[in-house]
Amino acid sequence: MKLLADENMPYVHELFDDWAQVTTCPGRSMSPAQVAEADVLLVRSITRVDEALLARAQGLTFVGTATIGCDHIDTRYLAERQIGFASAPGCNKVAVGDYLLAALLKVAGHKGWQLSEKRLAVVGAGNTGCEVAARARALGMAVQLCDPPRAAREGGDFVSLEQALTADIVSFHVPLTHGGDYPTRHLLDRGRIEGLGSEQVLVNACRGDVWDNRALLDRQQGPSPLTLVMDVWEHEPAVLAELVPHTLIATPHIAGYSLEGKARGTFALYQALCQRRGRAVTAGVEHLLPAPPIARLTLGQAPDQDMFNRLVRLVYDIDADDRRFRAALGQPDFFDRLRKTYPERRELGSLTLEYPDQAVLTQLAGLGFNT
Ligand SMILES: NC(=O)C1=CN([C@@H]2O[C@H](COP(=O)(O)OP(=O)(O)OC[C@H]3O[C@@H](n4cnc5c(N)ncnc54)[C@H](O)[C@@H]3O)[C@@H](O)[C@H]2O)C=CC1
Ligand SMILES: O=C(O)C(=O)[C@H](O)COP(=O)(O)O
Repeated sequence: MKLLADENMPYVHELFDDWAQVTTCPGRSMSPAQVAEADVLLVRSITRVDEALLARAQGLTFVGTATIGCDHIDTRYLAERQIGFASAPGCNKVAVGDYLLAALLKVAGHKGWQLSEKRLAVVGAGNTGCEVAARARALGMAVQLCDPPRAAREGGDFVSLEQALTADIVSFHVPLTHGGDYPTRHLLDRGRIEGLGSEQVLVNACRGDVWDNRALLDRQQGPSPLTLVMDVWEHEPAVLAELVPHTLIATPHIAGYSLEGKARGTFALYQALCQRRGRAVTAGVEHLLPAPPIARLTLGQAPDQDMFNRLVRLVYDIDADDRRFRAALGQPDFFDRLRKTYPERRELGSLTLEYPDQAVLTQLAGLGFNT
């Protein structure tokens, strides 16, 4: 079995070398010629998988993406060709939760807010959105969920997008879709951007095209700019550079980039391919993860918001990601280079916290730490 994989897919050799001939290459420039001989193709979000890429790959039987989002895959074309397909739902939702928690604490410091007095609206209440909602509730925030598809299916306690857009902080966690009943491209369009209040905070850690970046720049250049946290950008990797100075946090699509999250992504594809080939799942990835740099800490006092911030930064320093982004902005290939050379990042759950009070431990567990 000839397996071609994106070079930024950890543990692909460990999981596949004993039953496949594994080759890796850069995902952005993957070509029809490279794919032509493959039986199995494993990609990340930067490879557009469609007829143009696969037409010559006549032996191809399976495509996997080690990501949650699937907007880069022409699934209809795969189905027509009867090529098997798998993605990795939820693989990096914990990392997105860590990113949002770090971002919320940064916003709080910047604005002098006590988050327990603020309201967060989550637009898109799936795997990542619900993870984010859980972290915010653990901070004592009031949380509202906006998810029209779920509301239509389940009823229940969902708010409309217009209601969500009145929250102190609005965080977007929808898939990128262009059609259907609930399209998300430019869900935050010029009209909605103009309707927001200047005290509001917007977070995008899903897909760049969900916000109209040009309209956002116009708003930021006007008299009442918003506070922006942007991990994803319209037209990646070609970021609208003028927008960056108008953001509080700017990062290169790395919200989901924990080592654990990437490992889960590769493992999900291994499981899917095993199932398809009738092969037993014999390998794992947990034991391949290195020991975390700080594994255990005992707290000397019950933590407040400031202490949460310090604890989160011990594991994940969002400011460092932001600094690297601003320093590299404008250099050739800066966006892909930052992603390719992204430092090893562990999840908050890699740190065990000790404290002699169960209520405090429950809150810390809600924030994502191990207790
Ligand atoms: N920045 C990053 O590194 C990462 C980005 N992502 C992106 O985040 C997206 C969401 O991920 P998950 O939460 O795991 O997906 P999911 O499929 O579990 O949840 C998405 C939710 O959005 C809802 N939704 C769809 N259209 C909507 C609309 N018009 N308005 C409001 N809600 C709508 C769906 O009903 C669903 O509940 C992915 O599709 C991917 O594009 C995911 C992981 C990492
Ligand atoms: O899972 C997703 O969806 C994501 O957005 C990934 O975190 C993106 O990572 P790459 O596939 O672009 O490396």
